[in-house]
Amino acid sequence: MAGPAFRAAAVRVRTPATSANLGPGFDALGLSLGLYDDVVVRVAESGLHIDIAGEGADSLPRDESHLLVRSLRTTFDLLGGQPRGLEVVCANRIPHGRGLGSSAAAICAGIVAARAVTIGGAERLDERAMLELATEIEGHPDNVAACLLGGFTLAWTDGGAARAIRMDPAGSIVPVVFVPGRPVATETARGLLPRQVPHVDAAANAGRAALLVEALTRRPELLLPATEDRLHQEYRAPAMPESVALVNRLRADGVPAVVSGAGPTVLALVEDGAADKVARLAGEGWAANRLALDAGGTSVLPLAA
Ligand SMILES: Nc1ncnc2c1ncn2[C@@H]1O[C@H](COP(=O)(O)OP(=O)(O)O)[C@@H](O)[C@H]1O
Ligand SMILES: N[C@@H](CCOP(=O)(O)O)C(=O)O
Repeated sequence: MAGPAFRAAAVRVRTPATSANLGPGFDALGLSLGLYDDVVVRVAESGLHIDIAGEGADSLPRDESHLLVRSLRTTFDLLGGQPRGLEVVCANRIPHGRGLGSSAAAICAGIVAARAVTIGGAERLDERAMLELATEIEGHPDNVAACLLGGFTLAWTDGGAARAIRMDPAGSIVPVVFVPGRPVATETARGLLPRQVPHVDAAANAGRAALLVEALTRRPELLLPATEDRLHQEYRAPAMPESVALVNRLRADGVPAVVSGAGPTVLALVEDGAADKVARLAGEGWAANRLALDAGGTSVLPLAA
């Protein structure tokens, strides 16, 4: 049987950073942020050419082991076959190993780009299938759900298959991130988690995660209690003591702060107007970056945009 046909034109994909967990929603909740990687993918006559600017330009591989290329390859296989050659041009802005979903962004960009350059790709791989595939590659569904769908997402796994719903966060919420210079690999941070947790802690997180859905969408005044976590942040403190100390310090001052994803970035969810105050409270040594909320998730854009 003949393989799929491919578009001759290049495809440009924009993919957002994401913050997973948001305190109590371990491996479930995700928020899409207005900080983006861009990739242009073009089917070529032969070979694989990768060009990288920005984050990872000095360290990422330029071969088949590149995460975005692995994601492209897996998706092409699923769509019926590989193109003869590929050109991939990456403009990376999401920092790596900081808990802002750079790996999810690379994976989602690869899936969406492969689907877009394959003629008939969109009919053969729907949104649900993309989420399942992205989760399979990433290992957990929270970042990839927010990265694909944008907004505020709640992901779960049903009989082994990832599912997610998307909600709109309240427009008054401003994400402020404090990004440490040193990375911590998600794999390392996951390795610090215990296999079992006290029932009382699991019960506390269930209540707070439910409250967080209401707080983040409609009642931001509840964000402080709604972002309390007992299941992962303190266990990860040995790998990121300064970040967990900052979270605890900001929370003691009434700021809803959490470890972003697997860390070490700290995320504060403040109401418009309080962003400057949070930057001051964090104090010396911490640079505050105010981000926008992202609504659109991973998107195919016109080439010139
Ligand atoms: N744009 C990218 N292109 C290729 N690989 C990437 C890209 N972004 C992230 N990665 C890979 O993912 C790793 C970071 O993943 P991870 O430890 O899960 O941290 P993060 O919290 O940033 O997702 C990087 O070290 C790199 O191997
Ligand atoms: N739920 C995951 C989230 C990892 O997010 P990342 O941005 O650090 O990759 C976890 O907490 O391990």
